[in-house]
Amino acid sequence: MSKISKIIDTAVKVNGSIDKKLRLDKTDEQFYENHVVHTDNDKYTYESLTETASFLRKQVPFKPVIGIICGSGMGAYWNQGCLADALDGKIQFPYEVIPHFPRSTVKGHVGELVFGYLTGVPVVCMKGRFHYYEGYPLWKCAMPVRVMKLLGITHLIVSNAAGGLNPNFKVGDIMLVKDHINLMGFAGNNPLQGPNDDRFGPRFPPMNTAYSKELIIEAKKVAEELNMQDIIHEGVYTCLGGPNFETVAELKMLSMLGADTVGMSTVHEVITARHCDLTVFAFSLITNLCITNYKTASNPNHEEVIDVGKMRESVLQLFVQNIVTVIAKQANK
Ligand SMILES: O=P(O)(O)O[C@H]1O[C@H](CO)[C@@H](O)[C@H]1O
Ligand SMILES: Nc1nc2[nH]cnc2c(=O)[nH]1
Repeated sequence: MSKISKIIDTAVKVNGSIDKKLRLDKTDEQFYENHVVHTDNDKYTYESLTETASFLRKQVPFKPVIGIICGSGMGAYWNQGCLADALDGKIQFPYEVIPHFPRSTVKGHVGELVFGYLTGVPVVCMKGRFHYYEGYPLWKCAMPVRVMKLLGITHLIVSNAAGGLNPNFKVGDIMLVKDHINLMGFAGNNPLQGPNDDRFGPRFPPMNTAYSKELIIEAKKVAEELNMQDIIHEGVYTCLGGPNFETVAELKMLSMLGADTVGMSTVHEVITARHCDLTVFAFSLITNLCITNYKTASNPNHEEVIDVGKMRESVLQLFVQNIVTVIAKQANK
């Protein structure tokens, strides 16, 4: 693993609260090696992830209770305007300064772990995530979930940008994920593959209750309060490896299988989260409609995914903020 030679710690005063950003003073020469080598021997041990968590804990004076993964539809690509930017008393760790952390390789992807307070609740946000199509195995894509668990979170909020397969969905709508289809798992690829460490969770974790029913009910209430009820749906997400978008025949098949949205993330994060007993809430922002006929000539593209995310920026922030408040209230009962 790479050595962190010197970390620069910049403190900036924003709106009366101190924001800290940590960065390396030089390029990490082992970046490429760290990104490319993925043998089974490289798999994270409980001990190595504990090292990562201790590094972060030493520099963050509070314990986050909720982890939030900000995907492509929630500002992972923006320097400003992501939910993570709105935290109070932020402490930001670019992924490259965190021991054992993978690097974001998607062009324009920010790649930061941001600690701070959201409506007074201590949280940790991933600004950008790791995808299988970047060349990372699923266990590596999902490793931050275990780090956040070791840091003390009890709940995980996962957002993703996804294609809408359900014909009732429109671009800009939000689907609360009630279940997923682990297609990559059907092909024998799973983030929990390999020796199981019982300190994280059981060898054979159940997945029939992966998404908290209670939080879905609460999220619907939040949506009504925010007058968002017309754009909220509930449904099934499925993840493909990417990076290409799907063919018409593939989308027809996925629709028959019962998928309502299609993306390239989330499932392996949720499996890892449930394995270590985190309560999970997830939603898809519908950034494009899946094309299930041969007459449509337009193509899905990543730019429209980002544009729709920007369009929904403020409403999604409010939505997540209110859900965080609900979770914190439940925890304090
Ligand atoms: O799932 P997130 O990271 O939100 O992003 C989705 O959007 C990207 C494709 O435009 C892919 O990364 C896909 O997974
Ligand atoms: N696989 C997949 N991922 C997406 N992310 C955003 N839109 C899409 C899509 O249509 N398909």
